Amino acid sequence: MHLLIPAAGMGRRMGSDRNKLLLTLLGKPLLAWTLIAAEASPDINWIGIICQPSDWEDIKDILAQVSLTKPVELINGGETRQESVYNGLQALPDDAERVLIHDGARCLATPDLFNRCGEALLSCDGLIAAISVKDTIKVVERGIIQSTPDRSQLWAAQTPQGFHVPLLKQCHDQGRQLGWEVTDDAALFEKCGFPVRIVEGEETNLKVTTPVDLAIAEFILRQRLQ
Ligand SMILES: Nc1ccn([C@@H]2O[C@H](COP(=O)(O)OP(=O)(O)OP(=O)(O)O)[C@@H](O)[C@H]2O)c(=O)n1
Ligand SMILES: C[C@](O)(CO)[C@H](O)COP(=O)(O)O
Repeated sequence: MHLLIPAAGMGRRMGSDRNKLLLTLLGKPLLAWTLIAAEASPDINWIGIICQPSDWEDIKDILAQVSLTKPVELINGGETRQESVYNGLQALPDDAERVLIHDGARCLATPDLFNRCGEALLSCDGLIAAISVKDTIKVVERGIIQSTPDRSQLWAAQTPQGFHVPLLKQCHDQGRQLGWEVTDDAALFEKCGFPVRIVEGEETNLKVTTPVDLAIAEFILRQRLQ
């Protein structure tokens, strides 16, 4: 299974002056933890890291630290996550039939989650890891609640997300032509009318987005490593 890791963001919500994936979490850069989990998943046999050329040197240092046994390619990132994944898809080897896409910022995903997604992708064309939401969610307009959706139908999207490569390429092409702007790949698949299966995600598979997330991630990792 091929794995693409979008890692070309800026981390604006982190308030950092550099890509948040280069920040240290328990002695290793965030991206290193993501790569260690991918390395430990036997289902993954090729890794594409989508990153900005300005981060290449740092990322090569990380690769030297984690010494992966799997082939790795660095791919130029785009201005948005959507554009970065588009670039990643173009850079996949010709024999890539199915691909998992996993945000570098979700550095606590376990090898088991990668395996479960890889396994499920053998029998469907689109899937995402997701967890059912714990909160009561309100739809709000101009500060006033419009509705309270039935929580049993609400799921929080995570990555890995996995797809049949030709279909996902087709969805990205259509999205570019029609100017769709989405925050994940499943949304493109959905908009094109293709089914996307849910694979049970992990509550600890948070996306490190703000400084509080970094503190929570550190707590989870410490517990895990004890
Ligand atoms: N142009 C971009 C933007 C984001 N990403 C990646 O997509 C994932 C999810 O994005 P997010 O958490 O929003 O990361 P940032 O864009 O870095 O954060 P922010 O939105 O706060 O700037 C991250 O692994 C990030 O590196 C990417 O590959 N290319
Ligand atoms: C793909 C994603 O991680 C799913 O939760 C997410 O959508 C990435 O973008 P966001 O804008 O930070 O939500």
